[in-house]
Amino acid sequence: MNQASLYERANQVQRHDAKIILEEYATILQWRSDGQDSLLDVGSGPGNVLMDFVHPLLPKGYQQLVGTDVSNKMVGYANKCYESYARTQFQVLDIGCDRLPDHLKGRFDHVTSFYCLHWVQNLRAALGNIYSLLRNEGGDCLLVFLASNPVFEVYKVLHANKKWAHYMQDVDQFISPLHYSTNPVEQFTQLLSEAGFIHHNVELRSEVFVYEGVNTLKDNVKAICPFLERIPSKQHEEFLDDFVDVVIAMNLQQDLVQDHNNDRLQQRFISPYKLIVAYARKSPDFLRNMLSEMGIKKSSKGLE
Ligand SMILES: C[S@@+](CC[C@H](N)C(=O)[O-])C[C@H]1O[C@@H](n2cnc3c(N)ncnc32)[C@H](O)[C@@H]1O
Ligand SMILES: CC(C)=CCC/C(C)=C/CC/C(C)=C/C(=O)O
Repeated sequence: MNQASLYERANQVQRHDAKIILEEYATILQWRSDGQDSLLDVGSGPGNVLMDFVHPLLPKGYQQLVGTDVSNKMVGYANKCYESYARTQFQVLDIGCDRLPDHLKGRFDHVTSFYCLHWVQNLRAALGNIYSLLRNEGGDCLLVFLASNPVFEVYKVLHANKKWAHYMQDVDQFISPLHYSTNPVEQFTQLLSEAGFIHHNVELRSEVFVYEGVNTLKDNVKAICPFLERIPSKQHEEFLDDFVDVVIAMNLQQDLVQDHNNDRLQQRFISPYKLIVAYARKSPDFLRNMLSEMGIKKSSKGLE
């Protein structure tokens, strides 16, 4: 997904979830007593979730806010939109990379990420990198991403259709690594522990979003579907129609409802999905060494 402005216009679900979760976690995040926090966001896309919901939580004198994304286009767009913000910038970063750039290592008090990690197949590498981004004196992270979503099943069905198979050969790269997990909480908790996090709390939230009208659904698909940019544009509408047919075949269409804007009947689509909401803290080096020498896993504030 590269089309920043398209995504920015069709990310109601992502914005809704980030807003609610940040309201809950605003006081759990461990803000510095000197108000000089540094925060890095992973997979910021066009930057509006970061700037609308995370930026207002930072203390006025924050040290730096870094939005990152694997997409050059997203980073360019976000830098243009938010160039007037002091101590704020967007950079290209692949969170699943083998070698984290040295200038980012150990520099941040907080790492946040919304709706990105389901795009990253190598969660082990991503969590190792998130751990390394945090300061050695300690820091915390709030990671929100899709464990499962019907969109991934729709991709599988379209991939089996020979009309689209050619464009979707790598379909598995775009399915959340936890989509088929029998216990996503346990699996992600294990990955956090392996990355070095001692205190963590992982929740699986079951949510439902209702798309009012076929155009709303199609706009949301256009904003995130990685296959469309490979398909000739004259076939986009056909692909989207096939997408909607699969959704209907999966019984995700609700009864027709009255559209108050034009008095016509319109379709409604329901999307039941599961979100991982994970909060984890990196302990200061001295404490971690002490605890590991003692073979102790410490509990604090209800965290594991
Ligand atoms: C659905 S958007 C989320 C954007 C924003 N965080 C939000 O909540 O609206 C996912 C973003 O993750 C980015 N992304 C995908 N894989 C990534 C990776 N390996 N490293 C960093 N960003 C990645 C995509 O380019 C995209 O901009
Ligand atoms: C009813 C149905 C299948 C809806 C799917 C809607 C949709 C476009 C979900 C996208 C999920 C996703 C991968 C979001 C993202 O990364 O931002």
